[in-house]
Amino acid sequence: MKKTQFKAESKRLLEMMINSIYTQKEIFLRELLSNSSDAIDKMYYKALTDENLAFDQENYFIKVTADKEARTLTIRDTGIGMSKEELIDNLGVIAKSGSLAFKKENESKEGHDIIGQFGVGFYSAFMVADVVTVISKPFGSDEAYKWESTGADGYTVELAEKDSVGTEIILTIKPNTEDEKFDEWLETYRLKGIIKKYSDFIKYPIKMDTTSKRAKEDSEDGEFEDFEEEETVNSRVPIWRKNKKELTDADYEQFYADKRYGYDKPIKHIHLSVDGAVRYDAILFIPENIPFDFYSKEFEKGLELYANGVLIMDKCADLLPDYFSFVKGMVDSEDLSLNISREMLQHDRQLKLIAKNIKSKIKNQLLSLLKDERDKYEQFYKSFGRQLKYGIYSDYGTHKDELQDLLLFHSSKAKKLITLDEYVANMPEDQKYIYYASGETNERIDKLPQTEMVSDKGYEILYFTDDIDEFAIKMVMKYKEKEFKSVSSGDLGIEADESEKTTESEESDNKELFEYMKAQLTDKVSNVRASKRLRSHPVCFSTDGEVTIEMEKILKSMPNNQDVKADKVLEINVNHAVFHSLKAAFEQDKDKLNLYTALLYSQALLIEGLPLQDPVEFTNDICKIMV
Ligand SMILES: Nc1ncnc2c1ncn2[C@@H]1O[C@H](COP(=O)(O)OP(=O)(O)OP(=O)(O)O)[C@@H](O)[C@H]1O
Repeated sequence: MKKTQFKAESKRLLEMMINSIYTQKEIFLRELLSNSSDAIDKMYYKALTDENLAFDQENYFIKVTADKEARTLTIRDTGIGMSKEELIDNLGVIAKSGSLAFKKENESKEGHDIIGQFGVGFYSAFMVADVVTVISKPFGSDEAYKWESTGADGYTVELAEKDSVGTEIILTIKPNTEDEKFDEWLETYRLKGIIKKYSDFIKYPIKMDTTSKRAKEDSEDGEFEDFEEEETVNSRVPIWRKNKKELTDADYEQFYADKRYGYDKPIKHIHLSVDGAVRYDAILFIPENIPFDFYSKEFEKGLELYANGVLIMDKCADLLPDYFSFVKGMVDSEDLSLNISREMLQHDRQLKLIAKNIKSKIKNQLLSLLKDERDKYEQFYKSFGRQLKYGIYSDYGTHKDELQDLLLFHSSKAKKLITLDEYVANMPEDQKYIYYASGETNERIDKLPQTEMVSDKGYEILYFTDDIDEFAIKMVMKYKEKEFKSVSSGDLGIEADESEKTTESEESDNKELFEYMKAQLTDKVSNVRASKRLRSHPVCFSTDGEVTIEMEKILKSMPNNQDVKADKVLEINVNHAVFHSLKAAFEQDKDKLNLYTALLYSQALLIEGLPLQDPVEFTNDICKIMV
């Protein structure tokens, strides 16, 4: 059966291209400059096979000129140029890329990768221009041609005058409208900004005439005059393509500042040049300080993404996991599958590979910082430790193996931050669990009665002072086969010694007393029992079940909290004088026992930093025992 070819309504297609592909108008300049760079690269390739042609860098450049009066913006290059046929073929056929064809015909040479591939970038000029005029003289010809178009209406081609080989693209900028000021595309500072942003690392000089002020010669009263100067706007050689050995810390810091990644000084940089399944260069920074908007909704994580030195995305979020969202920097790769507007990537294998690779590099860098430069790591941890803990907590603990060795907690024995590995290495043989205590500050935890027994045993306690700590550790569950245990948990998992055996017998002997007290505190505690953990304090809370008191506090403070409660147990120190008073009151004076029970309950609340249900009643109760 005869196949019929699809036809395209080229006028409509062009309109769609111009108005729907790009979200930002400013990229038109990036597209035209990339075309010019490709055209010069083609000369470079030509010179490789043409003995009579020497590729002298000096002769190759791109010049951008804005003429406010004429309302034109001109991009001129000294590249390979286009013949009449090429003008018709490349600019008259949508989605025809001469550059892609060239790339296929020529073996790629390192550092001279052709950028164009879709055959659409040129038309982005119509986003800002009414008329686009192209005057081009191809290499090896004496004739120049002019191609001109007002967009959807088609184009004309005619013979033209041009001295040198290359192409000149003249955009007649649209007049301002009520909604939009097109004047900005004629402002030198704006154009320079766009060049710096997207095309800073085009390897050929992008020149512009800029006006500066200078002191007038022969002027006696310090007068100034304007003068025009030709300036190369782009940096050309990206730092990531330079030899690492020749770069100093100061060079990286300068790059960090130039790129405005942050106003601080980075703690560490990672410079990668990877040549494996996917090729890429990257420079990553671990900042020193938390960016002011880090914990706000406005904060966007991500790395700058370049394809062949041309900026594609300001913040490519897919390159960083959330728990490393503090990392700043850039990635440049030739192997990316770009979408037609170059504003997005096809979510492809290459990007995933790069992201995976970057993730492990960051982790390794942090581990070596922890090992070799502890002070710096602690400084980093102060700023971003929370982020790592959130990383462990999120996604149901999926990333715990990746992150647990990066954690630090203050410890009761070392009195400084230690890792889980250091904790386990220092555990006495008979210790079964990794103990932790939660509280607002280290000082408060130091004084918690619940820590007494664990400390007496000579066991170290990790101090959890961040909201997220306990939640994150619940996800870790075990570290090197050792489970975590809160010093407030009902069962501390410590073998009973002699004093505990007396505690147990006191508990059974005084069953009725504890039952009576429990009845007094219905709805407030789930049990009252003799404490095995207290040494000098008379009373404290412990908890049965998974939810601790600190967790209850945090959950309560959250919006739409679900009123999750810790299963509180009031523990009484049976070796404390107060216990004898309780026993006596139980025998002789129930009112007194009620008063003591209420007071001990309030004391336990205060120790935990929990609010008293009725502070006035509490002070009244104290007065009662004073008089
Ligand atoms: N300044 C120039 N000098 C020489 N040839 C050019 C120039 N600008 C454009 N061309 C030719 O016109 C073709 C079409 O350009 P266009 O920008 O539309 O697409 P592209 O650069 O090939 O691909 P992409 O859409 O990916 O940028 C190019 O492939 C190239 O052959």
